[in-house]
Amino acid sequence: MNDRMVAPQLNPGDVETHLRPQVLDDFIGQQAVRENLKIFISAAKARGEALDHTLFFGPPGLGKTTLAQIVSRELGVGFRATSGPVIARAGDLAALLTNLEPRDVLFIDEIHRLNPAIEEVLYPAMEDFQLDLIIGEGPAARSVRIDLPPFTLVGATTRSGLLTTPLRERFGIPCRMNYYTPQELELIVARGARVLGFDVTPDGAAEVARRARGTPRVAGRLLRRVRDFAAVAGQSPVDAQVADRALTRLEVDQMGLDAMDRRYLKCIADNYGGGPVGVDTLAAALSESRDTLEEVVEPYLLQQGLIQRTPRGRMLSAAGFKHIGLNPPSEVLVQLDLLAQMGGDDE
Ligand SMILES: Nc1ncnc2c1ncn2[C@@H]1O[C@H](COP(=O)(O)OP(=O)(O)OP(=O)(O)O)[C@@H](O)[C@H]1O
Ligand SMILES: [Mg+2]
Repeated sequence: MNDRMVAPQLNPGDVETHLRPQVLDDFIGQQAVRENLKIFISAAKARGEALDHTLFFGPPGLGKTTLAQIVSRELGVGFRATSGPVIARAGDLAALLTNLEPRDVLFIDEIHRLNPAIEEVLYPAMEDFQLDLIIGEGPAARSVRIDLPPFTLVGATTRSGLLTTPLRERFGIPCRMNYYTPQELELIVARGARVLGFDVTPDGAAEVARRARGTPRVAGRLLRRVRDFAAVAGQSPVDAQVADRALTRLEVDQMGLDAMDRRYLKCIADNYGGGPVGVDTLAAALSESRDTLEEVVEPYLLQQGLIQRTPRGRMLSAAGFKHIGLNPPSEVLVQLDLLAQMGGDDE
């Protein structure tokens, strides 16, 4: 009994749940978001009102779902979760909304994938806590208005650019999630190792953190694999050398890029002379979906300055060429120079 309290046995499927911080104070990083939420949550609680609708946006694996759960826990209210593509009919949304208790959190993941007809139903629900439904068909159809309890809609999206303006404007608290710094990830890795019950030196944690693409989910995944390698090799604690060996075998390089990232960079260099090349062309050449490239692969490469977005497509930067062991051709350098003078990015 005591054993279980101190060192909970984890079954593999539970790992994500156990790694999730449960309260705002345990959530590492995203300082601006955290501080703002703290204020808005305590103000809403003091007034006894529902928190304003909140939107978390940013690349996958940065903690949007985790924060949504923390928000409801800090508010002390119920948490209902669904996702954009799952809500097929207005009736599905109505059922969710009418079952909420006052001040509950309704979490809609991938909110950019809501069907437009359902978005229409959501607008008055968010703004006036009212639901306008059409019941019946043809001449017998009539519209009914249902009052809803005040609630908080928490939306999450990796693609805030795909949200319609009316939907985006109905979120009183928009929160942009950024990539984590290596120092923040180091804390997350150290905490993860504690939760998973194994020893990692500060160097070891820093090595995993540095190669985790600024992303807690990646850090957690790398940490579990490093633990496997270390356990099989009988190495404890996990230090930088052990971590490095494991990560190298996983083909995660010094910058945290994996085989897919390098394939992407090489494709632009080898097949398109460094670009510019359109994302659809790249997706076809790499047999990957455009969404994966835009949501998962490119944001980190952009952030690291390995690629650039131009009005005519993606280009490899000088650092991008260097990362895959090539020298940038002089035409590419000229183009990059021009871009820099124009202010570069198209976004
Ligand atoms: N600040 C943090 N501190 C510790 N662990 C974190 C933090 N943020 C996220 N994690 C961990 O990273 C993993 C991914 O987090 P989460 O599922 O919340 O990401 P997400 O942004 O919702 O991703 P997606 O966009 O793919 O849905 C979880 O295991 C979570 O515990
Ligand atoms: Mg999520």
